[in-house]
Amino acid sequence: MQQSNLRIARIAAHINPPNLQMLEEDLGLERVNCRAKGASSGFKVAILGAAGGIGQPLAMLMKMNPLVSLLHLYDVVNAPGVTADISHMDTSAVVRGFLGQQQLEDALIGMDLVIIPAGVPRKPGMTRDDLFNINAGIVKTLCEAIAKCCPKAIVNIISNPVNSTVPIAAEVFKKVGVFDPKRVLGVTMLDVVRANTFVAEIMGLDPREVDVPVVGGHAGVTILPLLSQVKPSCSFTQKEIDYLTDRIQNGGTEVVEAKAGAGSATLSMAYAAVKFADACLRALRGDPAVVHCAYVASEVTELPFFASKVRLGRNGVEEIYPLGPLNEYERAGLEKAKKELAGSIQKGVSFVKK
Ligand SMILES: NC(=O)c1ccc[n+]([C@@H]2O[C@H](COP(=O)([O-])OP(=O)(O)OC[C@H]3O[C@@H](n4cnc5c(N)ncnc54)[C@H](O)[C@@H]3O)[C@@H](O)[C@H]2O)c1
Ligand SMILES: O=C(O)C[C@H](O)C(=O)O
Repeated sequence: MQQSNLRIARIAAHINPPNLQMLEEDLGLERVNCRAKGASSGFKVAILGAAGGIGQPLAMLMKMNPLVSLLHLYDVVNAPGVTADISHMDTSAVVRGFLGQQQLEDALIGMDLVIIPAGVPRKPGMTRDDLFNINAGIVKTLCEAIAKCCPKAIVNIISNPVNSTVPIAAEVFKKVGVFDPKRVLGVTMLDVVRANTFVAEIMGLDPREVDVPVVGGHAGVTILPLLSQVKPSCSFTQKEIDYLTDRIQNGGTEVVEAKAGAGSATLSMAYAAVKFADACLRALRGDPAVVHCAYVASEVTELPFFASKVRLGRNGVEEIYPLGPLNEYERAGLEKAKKELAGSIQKGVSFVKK
């Protein structure tokens, strides 16, 4: 095979597996074949929306994760370029790219974990709910394919509005009889990451040592930091509580405004998504005591979905922890959060049931 054809074949190989097989046949390379099968032990992870602002750094960080043996990068644009780029990193995960709806099912078959950052981000002046009209349909389509191709995969949903997209995913899975509430998780890790950072800043602590439970959901008042339960134990003035609560609830808007029309949080989100995905993979491996906040089907309140601390295990969410003792300020915050969340959940459910 001529050098230029070989180069083209290599690029094509990153786009879909049949071409990779052609490359193997043309070259007769055992080695290519081995890698293509994801020979190293580990988990198979797909990122849907992998060419986006979150998708690209997320893909890069997942390629660096030693628990990942096979990384599938799917998008409706630019997947081959991102895949070719990331595949040159000398880490063990094999990377394959998938472009467009016709390759979605190939991207999903056999996956252990599917991470979804597909969809449009906010611009200044918008709420996350303003994204519903576009992102609801995207998440629905992607989840229909997950239900068909890898119904046992753990699904991490990042696309906004998370308060509604998680109920959408659940309804899609219910419709075809494959809903497992343990396996569908809305990613609220960025709220926790922000809360840890902001608390550490004002208390003069190392953020890596701070743990703030953030419960409820992922939009405005539904983001409820439980500052009375911060570890290590901290005592805040009322002024500090007001400042921290407001900043944590509006952290996303802070970034949207600073980016001035160029999107929302991408780098801190990729960091948070990888922190959460890594926790899911460690739990799948059997590590004990993997506990994080996530927005899941829940009985912690009267609402069908709620974010709180959950213990992750081999099947996804193994245990959902109660909220613990709340002070009066937090109880008032909880009531506000529940009121808004109820509407967002209903909106998601109705979208699929209509
Ligand atoms: N959960 C959170 O904490 C959190 C944090 C930040 C952003 N977000 C949300 O994540 C989403 C993505 O943000 P971004 O900044 O990466 O946006 P982006 O526009 O940079 O990237 C989105 C990507 O999704 C792709 N896409 C669109 N339709 C698709 C489809 N049908 N299938 C597959 N891919 C598709 C686009 O081509 C694009 O590459 C937004 O909805 C945003 O609000 C959530
Ligand atoms: O704020 C946004 O729109 C994106 C994301 O939900 C965030 O919290 O940064």
